[in-house]
Amino acid sequence: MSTIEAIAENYQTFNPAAYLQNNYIPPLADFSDPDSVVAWKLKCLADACASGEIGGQILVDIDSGPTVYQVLSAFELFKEVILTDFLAVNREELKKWLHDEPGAFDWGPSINQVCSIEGKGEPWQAKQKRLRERVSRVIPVNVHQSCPLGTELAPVTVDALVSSFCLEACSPNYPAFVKALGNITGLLKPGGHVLMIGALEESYYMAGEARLSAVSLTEEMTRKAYDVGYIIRDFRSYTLPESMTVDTDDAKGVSFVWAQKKESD
Ligand SMILES: Nc1ncnc2c1ncn2[C@@H]1O[C@@H](CSCCNC[C@@H]2Cc3ccc([N+](=O)[O-])cc3CN2)[C@@H](O)[C@H]1O
Repeated sequence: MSTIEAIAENYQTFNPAAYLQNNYIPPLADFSDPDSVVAWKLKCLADACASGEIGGQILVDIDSGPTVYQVLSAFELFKEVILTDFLAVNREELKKWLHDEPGAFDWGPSINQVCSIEGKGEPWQAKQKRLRERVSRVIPVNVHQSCPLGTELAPVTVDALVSSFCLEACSPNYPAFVKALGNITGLLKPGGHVLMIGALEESYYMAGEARLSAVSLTEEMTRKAYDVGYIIRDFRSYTLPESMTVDTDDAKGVSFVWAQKKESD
């Protein structure tokens, strides 16, 4: 079995509920703490989206996992939002939230935080309703395929991609990480934008019984992956303070990249 196949096999025990509890409730998502890492991620995304340079017809979130926080600013700028994940359990978790079904994760605190950052004074429930209406599809994705979405969108290319904690969490090594970035880049129009959040120096993380390996990336390795085909518009990094370290992963920090696909090489 190839390493990519072995990773896919290991993901069969991924537990979305455990993953959400590990990463999207306090302390990591404690918005009363100005050092909260989730607040930092939301601010990075909101700042890029406030530039006025990102927008268009279709936004694809590459490997949403069971989370929607990553599109809370970007979705406003597109007519259609497509969420994706490799695992059916995560796609089902997303649909549960989209349909406001019992047991769905409460993204209210994160949505409220984004409303505060964006400063438009609207109730978070209004933004939540708009996001639920803007998502057109929740579909499978495999970043190790040359066409990560299969024929779902082909030959249409999209205006922007968001991706959060995906590529490093499912690539066996750095070359595979770079190749996966190349695969998703094929979905993007020239001049299109990528907003990507990644773990820094993480070698594993837990999601219930599942212990998943990650390719450990430094800031330099993360930047270098965009050398071919992109202009980096913004790069930020966050070092996890003691108060934010958890026993469900060994990440040392988080990176944020806003990159724009070159019009032509
Ligand atoms: N072949 C594949 N193609 C696409 N996606 C695939 C594939 N295989 C698995 N997947 C997909 O990959 C998975 C990604 S889940 C995200 C894992 N991220 C690790 C975790 C997250 C986290 C969160 C918050 C903070 N923080 O400090 O605030 C730190 C960290 C660091 N650790 C899962 O969605 C699976 O479905």
